[in-house]
Amino acid sequence: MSHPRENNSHAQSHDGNPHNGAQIIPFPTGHVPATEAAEAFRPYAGSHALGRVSRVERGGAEVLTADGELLATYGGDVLAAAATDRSRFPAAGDWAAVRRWPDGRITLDAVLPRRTALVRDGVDRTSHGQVVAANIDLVVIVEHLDPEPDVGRIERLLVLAWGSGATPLVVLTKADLVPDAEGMRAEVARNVFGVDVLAVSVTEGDGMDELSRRLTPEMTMTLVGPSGAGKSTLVNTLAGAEVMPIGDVRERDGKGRHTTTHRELITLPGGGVVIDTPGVRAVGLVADDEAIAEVFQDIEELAAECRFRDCSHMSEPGCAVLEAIDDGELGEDRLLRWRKLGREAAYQARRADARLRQQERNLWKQREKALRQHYQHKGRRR
Ligand SMILES: Nc1nc2c(ncn2[C@@H]2O[C@H](COP(=O)(O)OP(=O)(O)OP(=O)(O)O)[C@@H](O)[C@H]2O)c(=O)[nH]1
Ligand SMILES: [Zn+2]
Repeated sequence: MSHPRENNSHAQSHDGNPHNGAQIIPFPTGHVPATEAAEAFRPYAGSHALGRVSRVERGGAEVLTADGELLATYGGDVLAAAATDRSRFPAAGDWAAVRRWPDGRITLDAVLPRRTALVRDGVDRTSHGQVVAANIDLVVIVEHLDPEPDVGRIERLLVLAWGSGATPLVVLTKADLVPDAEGMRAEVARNVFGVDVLAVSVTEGDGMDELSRRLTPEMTMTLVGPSGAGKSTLVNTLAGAEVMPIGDVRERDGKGRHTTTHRELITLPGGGVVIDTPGVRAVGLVADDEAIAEVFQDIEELAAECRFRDCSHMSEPGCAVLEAIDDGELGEDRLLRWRKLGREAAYQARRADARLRQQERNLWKQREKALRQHYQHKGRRR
């Protein structure tokens, strides 16, 4: 394959090639590549189309382009990069360079730089997490008010969201099922810093305007939260159509009503894009110290006041965290949840480290073996 850089010149971008730089603008509303991705695409502009990955499969991906949706297989460079680093594998929401070959084949040859990435928990042999959604601006954390919201779960999803680089928003659903939705919202908001918390009822429409106001036409969002929280219901309401099968209905799948695979990249009528994939739904926590600090700002601030810099906030004298608990300023349960997340982060980091070291050892063994074979071979020749 000729390298895209070779057949790209300024002269060529005016020769009527359908995929030249000027043609990348008329893209479905809501899909806007970040400057960095647009820049990175430039060398490919003469030979490739700019596209956005709408669904990934084992051997290829569906890619939304200005010419419609294309089914592309992965090019050699993409496969090679993914073999050593799973995070380089295309994900829903990725911007990519796709090429249509004269024989009709379509290849996805480059994943363009990501602005944000939602990473699935658990590291693989290459010690990299799997990206389940890319280039998202907003992570909507969906939690129900009935049954009672689980603050610990919201905190975990906040860590996940901050870790992705996107902005989180907490949406508490089923406000119509509880007597004091506002009181419950305020209680949740007390544990959430720097993030808006909304209470909505999708069935009654309460709070939906407030939610809509926070969504802009350029925004790509994704929804995370427990099963039954109302994620599909929210997406359908925002889309103004049943693009996602809803709880009860889905159970009738056997009858063939909703068996067809749903869309994973949904363009909202007013602009804006929702990414909703099985991968996102299954996403677990990737504990990340920085993201944890973001979510537990109250504890971080107190910890800065402790007498000892390396205070573990367990029993040390002059511990501002323990003092705040005694004063009733900080809930003990919140401190316990913070500790647990910190332990998970440390565990994940150690595990990733161990994998990395093993990988290095294997590499050295391979090199030594190759070297030995080389000299044995030379010895025989002499
Ligand atoms: N009363 C009430 N019911 C709601 C509301 N939002 C969703 N529901 C109901 O809650 C149930 C679950 O909603 P879904 O949208 O399927 O939940 P989900 O989060 O997509 O669930 P999974 O697909 O399992 O992850 C459905 O029966 C909805 O009709 C709401 O605001 N009020
Ligand atoms: Zn302390």
